[in-house]
Amino acid sequence: MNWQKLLEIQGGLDEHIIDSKGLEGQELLDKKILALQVELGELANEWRGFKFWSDDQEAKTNQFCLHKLEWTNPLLEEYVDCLHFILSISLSLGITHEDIVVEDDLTGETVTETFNELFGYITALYTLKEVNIPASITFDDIQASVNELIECFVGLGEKHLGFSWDEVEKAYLDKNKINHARQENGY
Ligand SMILES: O=c1ccn([C@H]2C[C@H](O)[C@@H](COP(=O)(O)O)O2)c(=O)[nH]1
Repeated sequence: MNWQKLLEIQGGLDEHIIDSKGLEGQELLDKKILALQVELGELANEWRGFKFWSDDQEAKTNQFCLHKLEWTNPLLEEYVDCLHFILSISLSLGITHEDIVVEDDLTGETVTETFNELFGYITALYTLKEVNIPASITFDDIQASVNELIECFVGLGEKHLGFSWDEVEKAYLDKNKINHARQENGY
């Protein structure tokens, strides 16, 4: 996992978005945290395995996209959208590649449990950031919270959704290019 490369590439996209939308100096962290919650919900929706009321609980991993006229993997696409926001949030919090340590398996036993835990880790990070007495929060607390989120997220992808990290990085780079192009084309 090349966190240094991913953070650099993410930083380039974030700067491009800030430049093209004229957002210099604006506090965007709250919106990025909400965006991550939304993308995680979209990922769960493509996974479908929690829809006990439906006959279709198969993950959407192979769908013909009429817009792109090609076969796509909606599950992987949502996963790398989440990865974009995790990296972007990390950068906003001053996290560098040296702070990211993926060593523990923080995934739950089931996919449902793991999604619920991830929402919890995102909320924990938000709560930490919003704490009334900022002096009581250290960078170590933020670093630990980001690492828990990343460890659980990586485990979700590799252990529960069956992605190799190579395919995740490749899909991330593809989507990153699309995100740059969207800014050029007035998204
Ligand atoms: O500061 C930002 C804002 C957005 N995105 C990316 C993450 C997702 O890949 C994509 C979300 O686009 P929608 O398709 O949800 O609009 O934008 C970033 O990387 N950084």
